Amino acid sequence: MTEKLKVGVIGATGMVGQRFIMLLADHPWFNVVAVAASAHSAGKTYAEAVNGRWKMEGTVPEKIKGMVIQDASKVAEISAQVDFIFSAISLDKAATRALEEEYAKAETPVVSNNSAHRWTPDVPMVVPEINPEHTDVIKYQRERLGTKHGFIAVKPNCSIQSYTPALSAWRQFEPYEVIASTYQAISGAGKTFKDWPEMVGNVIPYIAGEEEKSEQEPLKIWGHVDADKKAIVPADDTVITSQCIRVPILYGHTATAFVKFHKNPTKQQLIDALENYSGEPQRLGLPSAPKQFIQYMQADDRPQVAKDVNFEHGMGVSIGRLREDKIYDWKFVGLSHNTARGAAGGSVEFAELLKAQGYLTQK
Ligand SMILES: NC(=O)C1=CN([C@@H]2O[C@H](COP(=O)(O)OP(=O)(O)OC[C@H]3O[C@@H](n4cnc5c(N)ncnc54)[C@H](OP(=O)(O)O)[C@@H]3O)[C@@H](O)[C@H]2O)C=CC1
Ligand SMILES: N[C@@H](CC(=O)OP(=O)(O)O)C(=O)O
Repeated sequence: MTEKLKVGVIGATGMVGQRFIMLLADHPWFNVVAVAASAHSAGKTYAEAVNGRWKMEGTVPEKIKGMVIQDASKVAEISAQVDFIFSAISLDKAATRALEEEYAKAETPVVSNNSAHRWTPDVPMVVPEINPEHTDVIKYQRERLGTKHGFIAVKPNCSIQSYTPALSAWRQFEPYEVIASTYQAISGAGKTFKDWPEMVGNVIPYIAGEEEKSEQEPLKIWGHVDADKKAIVPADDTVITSQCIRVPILYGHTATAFVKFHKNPTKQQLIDALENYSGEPQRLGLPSAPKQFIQYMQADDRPQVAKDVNFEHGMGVSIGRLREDKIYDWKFVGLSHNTARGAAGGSVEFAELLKAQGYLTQK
């Protein structure tokens, strides 16, 4: 058996960082050898640093408890210990972009959960089932950064994962106009009900920056690598408008969507396209890949957050209530797990794809 890749998690103490720690505790390909956070946490053991703010079901994995948190800004020191890093830091965008680029330039590949580099044209933003070929752009990014191994790769925003997989399965029917409204869990803001009591019995009709991401990120995912521009060129054949709402749910982003198609699919064609949609992760048998990426639920009252959010360990997407609309062609409801598929789980599956494609190797 080949040796596991040595991985560091920066931002390891936050909500997404904790999810990384849980997902990587027994990972067959990756071994956590470094955990890092702000200077404030540096020097504490992981158990001390998350004491009183551990948000996962289950306890801190034994092998991580005693690891000493490092200062994420010590790029050379951390780079010397790892083959690549997962980034779950929460800094302002310019600082995040700079820090992630510093790691890449130190020849440490970065698989990031952060939005800072999503619109850097030569950074692939990937849902492994949908656009695995976008990693082709990494060669251009390495050229720009002057690196041999180092690069940055990102996963998209969590809320788009409740409707973008369905629209991707239906690209053959040429969707061109979409309304997508999202109903987003509080863990998306890194919170629980304990630290955000105002959300109990409440709905907040604003999530900063979210609507722009919901409307634009799917277009980059449906784009293509342009060899002349050395960049990913977003698709321009679909327009999406959205409203994003915070709702009193802990895990699970729901979306309602309305779609117009150039072609005229039947309901059965749409359902078949969802159920048969499968990609590179399934073909390659990646460890985190769901067997079934998208399930279609026939019952009128599904998908429900309480019953369906953990479909395929939170890596599958549930779609239901597909019906004809009198203004648009079709409408449906989608559900995905915002910290599994939508955050750390999506990043881990993407790293598995990058390893299978030969982009992540031992240093
Ligand atoms: N929560 C979610 O579902 C999703 C989150 N994201 C994104 O993932 C990232 C992390 O989110 P989340 O886990 O919720 O955030 P948290 O606020 O829970 O955690 C932030 C992490 O960043 C670290 N950090 C803060 N300041 C610095 C610094 N100056 N230098 C180094 N590390 C620092 C914190 O360390 P310390 O403990 O020392 O302060 C902590 O580990 C964000 O970019 C977020 O937008 C993306 C998709 C979904
Ligand atoms: N904004 C999302 C979570 C998030 O952090 O998204 P992004 O990865 O685009 O920063 C939410 O609050 O539910």
